Amino acid sequence: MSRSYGEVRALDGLDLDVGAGEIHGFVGGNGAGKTTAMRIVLGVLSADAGEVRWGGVPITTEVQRTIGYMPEERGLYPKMKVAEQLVYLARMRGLPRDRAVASVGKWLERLGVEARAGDEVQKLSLGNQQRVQLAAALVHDPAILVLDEPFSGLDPVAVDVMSEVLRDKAAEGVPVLFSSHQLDLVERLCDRVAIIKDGTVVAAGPVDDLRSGGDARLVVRVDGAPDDWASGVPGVLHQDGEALTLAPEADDQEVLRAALAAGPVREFAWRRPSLTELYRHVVSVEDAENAENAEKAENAENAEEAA
Ligand SMILES: Nc1ncnc2c1ncn2[C@@H]1O[C@H](COP(=O)(O)OP(=O)(O)OP(=O)(O)O)[C@@H](O)[C@H]1O
Repeated sequence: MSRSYGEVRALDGLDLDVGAGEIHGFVGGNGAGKTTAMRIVLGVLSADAGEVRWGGVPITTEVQRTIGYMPEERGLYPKMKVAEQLVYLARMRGLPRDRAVASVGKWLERLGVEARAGDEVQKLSLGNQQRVQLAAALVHDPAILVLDEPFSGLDPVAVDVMSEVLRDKAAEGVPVLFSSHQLDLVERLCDRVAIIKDGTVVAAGPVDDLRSGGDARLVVRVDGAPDDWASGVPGVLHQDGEALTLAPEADDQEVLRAALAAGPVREFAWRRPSLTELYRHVVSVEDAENAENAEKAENAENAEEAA
């Protein structure tokens, strides 16, 4: 799908699939287009081109209204009491009063904020407000979850609670799409991830597949060896502390022999790049390609002018 705000092209042919029961991470720099894409899924913003499909057919407004959504700007009424507000939201999405009250009680307890049920939202800490915001996305038992940076500002315990809730919802078959800048968390939690840049997906797939597609590095820890012990070892292209980048044809056993000659080897292991390393790589390669294309275009223009 595509979407511009005036001159700004926020989404540029973005294509994304989230399967039933899948936790899908949505990753990209500030301004990459994540919130715009989520708002289009929700139906609060329209796309200039493209469409959102649910179960293979264009999504209806009725389905969009039932999506469990956690907006980035958060959307609770500060002066309304926590439980009252959640019951109100659940009823707006069609739950009868008794079921709404029971569901609100269940989620407040699960999210560890039941003691704040009678407090005004504005009196809660930001992290607790966020737990309530998640409860607001869940109280009506939605068939789809779309969460815009649900983990930002949460303490480690709240991160664990939130992660567990998302896993449970996915296990029930709910597709879960969430954006985050916490890539270690995305790596741990997600089945699949899409990295977007300038409104386009630049890498997507199961986290393990993406990681195994990146260049593996050899981690070698040698006690007491000089920092540059690996320089000059055949096949070693680059040394970054304990991490070595090897040429494809390099023999790692030769590296091991060189390491043993430098001192006692305490660790020797191949390591796949983390999602964070992969992200940096994907984004910087994109930048380099864009710069190269811009340079080519400028050279072509100059050549044309000179002719
Ligand atoms: N209402 C708006 N009016 C004009 N431009 C907008 C509007 N909303 C977003 N944009 C622009 O669209 C682009 C995508 O923004 P968006 O908020 O979707 O990014 P994001 O990936 O969610 O970023 P962040 O990680 O910072 O939340 C940016 O260039 C942004 O400045």
